Amino acid sequence: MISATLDGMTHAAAEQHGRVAARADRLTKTYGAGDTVVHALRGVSIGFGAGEFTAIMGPSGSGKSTLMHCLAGLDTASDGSVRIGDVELSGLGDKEMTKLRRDRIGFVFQAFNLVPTLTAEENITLPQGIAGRKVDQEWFETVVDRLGLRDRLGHRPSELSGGQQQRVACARALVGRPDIIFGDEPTGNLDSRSSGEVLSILRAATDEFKQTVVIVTHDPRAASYADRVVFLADGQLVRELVRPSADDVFEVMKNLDGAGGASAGAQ
Ligand SMILES: Nc1ncnc2c1ncn2[C@@H]1O[C@H](COP(=O)(O)OP(=O)(O)OP(=O)(O)O)[C@@H](O)[C@H]1O
Repeated sequence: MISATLDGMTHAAAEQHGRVAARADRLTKTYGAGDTVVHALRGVSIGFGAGEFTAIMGPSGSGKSTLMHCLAGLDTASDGSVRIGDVELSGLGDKEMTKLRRDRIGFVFQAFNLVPTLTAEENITLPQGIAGRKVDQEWFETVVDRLGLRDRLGHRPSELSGGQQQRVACARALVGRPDIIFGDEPTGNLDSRSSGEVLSILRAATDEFKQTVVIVTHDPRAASYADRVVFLADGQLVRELVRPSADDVFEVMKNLDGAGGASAGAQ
């Protein structure tokens, strides 16, 4: 385990890659107002180095999903800023934001979000079709083989196991070659074998395909695949571990659980 600054990417990643794929500065997110106000994020500053795999952890309600959604342009900040590469998100209109998400960001969600009437292959290539882009066939073949989906391409989601559906969702995220892949509990619905497969693929996305991966997870074993694990509590970054074991992660989580989630009420 190596320690690192809370504010930036790991020193190793910075040296290796030297580029920041995404960055939040003094990011604040407040929901509601008055008696029902919730401070979901309270001034979070963090950078994600290009080619780095980061896991975001923390107790329920600590702000993990909110942070990921703001980083991915799926939610807007109340204050502070978010950049994807060198693009500041708050300066973008709806169309530009849609284009940026489409061109540079991939998503893998717990609920898979596959279209039930389409085959695995059609699901994988759907975003490219919507964007009016030609699928890079060679890259498609590489991704399909790497994910072990070759003999499942003609199946619909209902004909696939949960792990296979999640691999299809990963293929869909990889095939457009986004700079950065966000996963919101990407292994939340999977057994340990399928989880391992999906995490290995996300690991390969950074190691082999030089993409940046950021996941939210509750699972210390899943987090141990990451280069870096950052911990949120009460809307703030409180700890960071570099290349930790699952046991290291578990110890930190044990201490944070019970620390509470985002605080409700005026402050
Ligand atoms: N749309 C919303 N309106 C009001 N409050 C919200 C909204 N979305 C999230 N919150 C609140 O913001 C806080 C942070 O929520 P968030 O979903 O980011 O936490 P989390 O760490 O991802 O939790 P979990 O691990 O349970 O998924 C919580 O108190 C939540 O109730």
